[in-house]
Amino acid sequence: MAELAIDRGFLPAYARLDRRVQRAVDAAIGKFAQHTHAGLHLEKLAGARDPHIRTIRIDQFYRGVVLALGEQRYALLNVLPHDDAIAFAVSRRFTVNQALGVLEMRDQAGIEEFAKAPPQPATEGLFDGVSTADLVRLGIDPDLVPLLRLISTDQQLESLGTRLPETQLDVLSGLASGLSVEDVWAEVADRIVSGVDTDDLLTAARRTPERVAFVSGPVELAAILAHPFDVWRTFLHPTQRDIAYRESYSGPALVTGSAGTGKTVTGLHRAVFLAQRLPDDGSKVLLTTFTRALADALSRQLFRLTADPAVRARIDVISVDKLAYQIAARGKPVTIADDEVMDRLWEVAASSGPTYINRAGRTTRFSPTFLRREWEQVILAQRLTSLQAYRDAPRKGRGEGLRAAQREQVWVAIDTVVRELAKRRLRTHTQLADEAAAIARQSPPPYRHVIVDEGQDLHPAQWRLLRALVAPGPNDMFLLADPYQRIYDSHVSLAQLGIEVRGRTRRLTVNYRTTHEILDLSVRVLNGAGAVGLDGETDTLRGYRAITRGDHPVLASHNSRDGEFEALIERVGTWLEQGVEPHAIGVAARTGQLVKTIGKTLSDAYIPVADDKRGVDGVRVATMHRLKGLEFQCLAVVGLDEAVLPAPNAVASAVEDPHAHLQDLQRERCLLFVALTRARDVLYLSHSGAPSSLLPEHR
Ligand SMILES: Nc1ncnc2c1ncn2[C@@H]1O[C@H](COP(=O)(O)OP(=O)(O)OP(=O)(O)O)[C@@H](O)[C@H]1O
Repeated sequence: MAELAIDRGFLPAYARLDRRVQRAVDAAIGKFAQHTHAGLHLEKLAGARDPHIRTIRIDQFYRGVVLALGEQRYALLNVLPHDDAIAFAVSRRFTVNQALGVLEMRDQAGIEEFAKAPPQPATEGLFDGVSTADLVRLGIDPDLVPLLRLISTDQQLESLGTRLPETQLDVLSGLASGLSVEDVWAEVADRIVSGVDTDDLLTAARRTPERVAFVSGPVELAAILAHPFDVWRTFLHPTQRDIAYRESYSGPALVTGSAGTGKTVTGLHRAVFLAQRLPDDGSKVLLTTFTRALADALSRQLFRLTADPAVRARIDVISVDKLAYQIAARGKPVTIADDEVMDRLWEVAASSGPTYINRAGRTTRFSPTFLRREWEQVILAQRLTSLQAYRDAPRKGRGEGLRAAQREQVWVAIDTVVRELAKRRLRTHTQLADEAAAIARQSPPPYRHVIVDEGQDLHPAQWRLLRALVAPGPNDMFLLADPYQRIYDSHVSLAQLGIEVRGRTRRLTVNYRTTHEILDLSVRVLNGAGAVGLDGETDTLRGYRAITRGDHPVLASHNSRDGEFEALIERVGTWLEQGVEPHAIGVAARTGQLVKTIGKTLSDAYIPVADDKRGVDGVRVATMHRLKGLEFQCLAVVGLDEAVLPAPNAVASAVEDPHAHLQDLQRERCLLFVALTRARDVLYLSHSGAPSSLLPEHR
């Protein structure tokens, strides 16, 4: 097959076509493959901004747009109805970035139009702090600089940005979002090329895997076209590619990046890359994540990324809890204590437990939540098995100190719960992970590589288990985590668990999921607070940015829950009428009780609601916790009332423990952040009565 290239923009265009036109496109591509493109009437266009652009006939109505790269190589750019194809073809111009040597597409006609009615000069330009020399050093085309000097708002950049080459827009949005020239330089420095030949499109195309994919055979081509919506399979951001396809990391590597930056995508590519290199001797990659639902989602994505059964067979995709269960149970059934049972046990322990005098001078008891967290975050986290060990143990991150006598009382209260669990032959997932880790340490490590997604919420016992499953060495562990999405209570220092990532941490900053407007609101929920990462360093959201624009999120205020739910039914109904698939719609609320009521309310209104247990497809209604890791085209987050969020029972009293209080509030903020960043295109928020204090001032 003649070598053919596919431009990133071709896939969504192909995806939009009906099957009949797709078949005609396949046939046209087939002719290319047989070296018969002469017969396809590659047409040059009068008035084209780029002499290398051609169009080809697909059928009576459609034309393909093609770029002649040189040396008889062609890249498929777009396929559109005839007039649109011509308009597209004459307006675009391909250039080679003078700093990075990559192939870039600009909407030249659009830029000319923008230049005809440029923004009025303002007192402060968006790029005043960046010299022309620096802009050019970062790969901005010199002819664009005068226009950029007129830009003073994000909106103006957005308006011009859609017409600019993507790489350059990436640099400019990084600068506009607060990154310094040096920060942006650090992001692009590895890719700077010397001696760029700006006339050589073919070499430039080969340097641009994020936008041009060369396919050498019909199988590869068919595999790409089979999933045209999944652009991430073929086209990675250069940073994602660099991270996922690095030959070797000398030890555990940590990839951070906030919501939607492609951590999962990067982890999937890494899993396939590593699995492809494993010998056929039973060596395996473990790809694990927080919950079963997320592991199922990973499996589905992995399935789309590689069709090779041998590669798939070398990757085990399994949730951490299930993994722990399999190892610890060793084939015998183990009963896990569910939340209801545990809540009851902690309540009993707290109500009959020790009293103490709090800061306000009142006699009080340790709350069920306090005891549970003390058990999980101090005792299980450090594997403390005696009162003596607990008495001497540090209680990092646990707020108020405990005197020795109090520790003894707390230990006794917790011990009643542990004994009761043992008596009833019940165990928690964390206990199971601890047992599994102990077992795993005694056996030869079963995996060659371990990849962990959603790592921010794993408990130290789970990390100990994962550490024991792979021998320390190059490429042993590849970890993906976002400290801003930590919604459970684990505070982990990887180094203390024998997982040393220093010198091997990378950060992703471009959000591919969410629009600029949704991201802006979501980030404001975090209120500027920093978050400490798994490596013990304070993470930053600097440079975190979205690449698409959309409508502003809607915040609807209601006086009553009934009114709020009526509006929700109408909103979801409208999305369905607009053709959004039910499974692409999510509805989230803070509490299980609200979720139950919403599910029933929507069902009563004849809206299909997903039910995994019964295998029913539909709109997903779930708690904010359950939405972790998922995404929806349209998302409603409702019940955002003052009395519901932050959840009163999830936040320690400020009087009793100010440190825990602040920590709990931050966790609730992160929870709302996780929920809001699940939205791809449309976000709808509502509350009844007074709004939640966590909602930022609505702009
Ligand atoms: N290079 C890419 N090209 C196109 N789409 C991408 C790319 N990388 C990621 N995406 C898309 O962006 C969305 C977010 O990606 P992903 O789920 O991997 O991010 P994440 O960092 O794991 O998110 P979160 O932490 O919020 O769960 C997905 O829809 C994914 O397909």
